[in-house]
Amino acid sequence: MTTPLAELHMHIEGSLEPELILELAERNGIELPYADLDDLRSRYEFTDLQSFLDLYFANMAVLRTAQDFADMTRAYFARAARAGVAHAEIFFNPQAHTARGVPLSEVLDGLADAVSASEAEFGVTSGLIAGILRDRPASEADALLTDLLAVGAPIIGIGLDSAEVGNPPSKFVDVFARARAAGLHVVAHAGEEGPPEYITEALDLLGVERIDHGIRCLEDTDLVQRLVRERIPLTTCPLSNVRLRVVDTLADHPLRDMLAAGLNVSVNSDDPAYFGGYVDDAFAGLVAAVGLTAEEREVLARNSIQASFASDDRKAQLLGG
Ligand SMILES: Nc1ncnc2[nH]cnc12
Ligand SMILES: [Zn+2]
Repeated sequence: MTTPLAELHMHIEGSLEPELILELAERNGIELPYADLDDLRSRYEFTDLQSFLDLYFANMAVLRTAQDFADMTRAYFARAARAGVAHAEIFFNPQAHTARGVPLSEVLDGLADAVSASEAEFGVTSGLIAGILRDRPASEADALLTDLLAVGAPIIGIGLDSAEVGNPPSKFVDVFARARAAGLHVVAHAGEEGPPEYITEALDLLGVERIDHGIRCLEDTDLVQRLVRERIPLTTCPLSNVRLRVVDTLADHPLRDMLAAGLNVSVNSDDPAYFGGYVDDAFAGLVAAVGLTAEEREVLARNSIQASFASDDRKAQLLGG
């Protein structure tokens, strides 16, 4: 019996497939700077995180109404369910939408509509995590959290993402403290392109419960020992690491070494529409490239469920206990 997966690290705007981008552009009467689908697809070559973020934010222009957000999210759930995902914790970037004039209520209503029905429609339990854009001022993050709390946003936590280098976790101490005090879960991207010190800062200054990516922890043996000792979950994204050139190829990805070192890793898709696939594609790639075994897949699946913010009952159900 294979254990189902929890997907803990995916950005819903990164699940916007090229076909849906064009469909939503048509529906909303938006002119895109692409001649056709092939032209759009030809842009999916990235040299680093920023080159991806430029396209990721540009394509969000097609998201205008609650219906757009709901359609995008339902498409993800349908595909994730086929990938073996039974629980999903989904990042979204409120600032990327409000900055374009899309009301926060449209974003939240659309996402909440899909999330509230995900178990009944797709058998996938789910929750939303508001991702703070770390390259924007801390004051903007503070204002966002105030707004989210004021409207009783249907979120389970906050995260920290976007351009990492030069935007350390220390910039966001206050907003994370307020989120924790409000009973929200807290996670942060750290050690993707940024140095191992950012992982330590995220743990010590922000009090995060999981580290998103965290792959650069391998450059610091003391940090690896700490992460193992404290069983800190690292939500790794192998296909993303290859496409954003954090590692050269999937065969070079240190996932198996991380597992062997006793790190609490899981496999996630990050931005599946941009990085060549969903979580089942990532596992298939790892089997082909590094010979990931069925036993290792099982450990990764169990890690993902244990590291999730699902209820204890749901975790027990998914773990087959
Ligand atoms: N891989 C990634 N790193 C940082 N921010 C992101 N936003 C979407 N994908 C991201
Ligand atoms: Zn991410």
